[in-house]
Amino acid sequence: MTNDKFISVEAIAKRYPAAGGGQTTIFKNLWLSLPRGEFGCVIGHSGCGKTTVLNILAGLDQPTEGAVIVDGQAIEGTSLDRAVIFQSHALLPWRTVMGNVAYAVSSKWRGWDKAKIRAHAQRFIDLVGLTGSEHKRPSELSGGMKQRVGIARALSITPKIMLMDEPFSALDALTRGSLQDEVRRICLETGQTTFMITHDVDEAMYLADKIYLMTNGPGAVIAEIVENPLPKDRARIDLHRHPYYYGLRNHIVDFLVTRSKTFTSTNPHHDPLQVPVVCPGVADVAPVSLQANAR
Ligand SMILES: Nc1ncnc2c1ncn2[C@@H]1O[C@H](COP(=O)(O)OP(=O)(O)OP(=O)(O)O)[C@@H](O)[C@H]1O
Repeated sequence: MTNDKFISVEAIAKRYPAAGGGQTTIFKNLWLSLPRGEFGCVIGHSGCGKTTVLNILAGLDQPTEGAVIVDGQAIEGTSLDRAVIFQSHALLPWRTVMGNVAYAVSSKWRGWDKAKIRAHAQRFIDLVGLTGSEHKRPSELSGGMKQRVGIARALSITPKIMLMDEPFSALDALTRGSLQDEVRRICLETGQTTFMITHDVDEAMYLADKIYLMTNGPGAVIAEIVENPLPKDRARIDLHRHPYYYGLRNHIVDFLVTRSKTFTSTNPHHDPLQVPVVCPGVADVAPVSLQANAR
């Protein structure tokens, strides 16, 4: 396994029986890879199969064809190596914040004593900014706090990969922004390999190193891989001031608004194994202004 293929999705397809007989192909011949420590994000319209891809990565669903390899091993079912954060936090309502996180920790390290489990859980509760709320039950928490518990729980098992299915979409804008900041900080600090799906262009631009553009279904494919040209130390609040911002954003929005529908018919020779890698925005900015902005 090469380091640039820590996650390797290889020729997966998902088909379901169609109402009138035959089969509906949701997506097909889908290849993508993500290096260790990077943040990948699939963006595409509703119904193209994003959640299905994520569920396959989680081992909650199986592809009709193809395979997914993580750290050199083919995925077969769920594993504590892969943590999933869903849109709804799915916490155990009768357990406290500490209880929810500690339960995940004890599932992974069955031989640990109570004190070790609590100390480990506490580290991750602190990491997501919930220090002082350890004793609270989910009914006493805001939506944002519940999602923080979900993130602490996912990270506490030190998964090889963290999978996020539109994790912030149910939150108000302010909470969503601060949680995006937390997730970005944590991923950079811990080197966590993360794979997320979203509809939100700004979220993808802020969080992801690579953005996989998925065409509309049925028969969806990955059309392009966008290498995020924004600097690693980007901040959410001044993202729009960066000289690459509008070129990058316009490229993704153009894809979603027009090209995602027509891509398959207008690119009959598209090779799913040689998906174009693009770095939008960079070429639009003159070197002089780039240097001026770099200061
Ligand atoms: N069990 C099933 N039987 C038949 N079709 C299904 C089944 N599960 C999902 N699908 C179809 O597969 C397609 C992809 O679903 P999926 O939830 O992966 O899409 P998505 O891109 O995540 O959508 P959204 O953004 O709305 O969540 C949809 O058209 C859905 O109707």
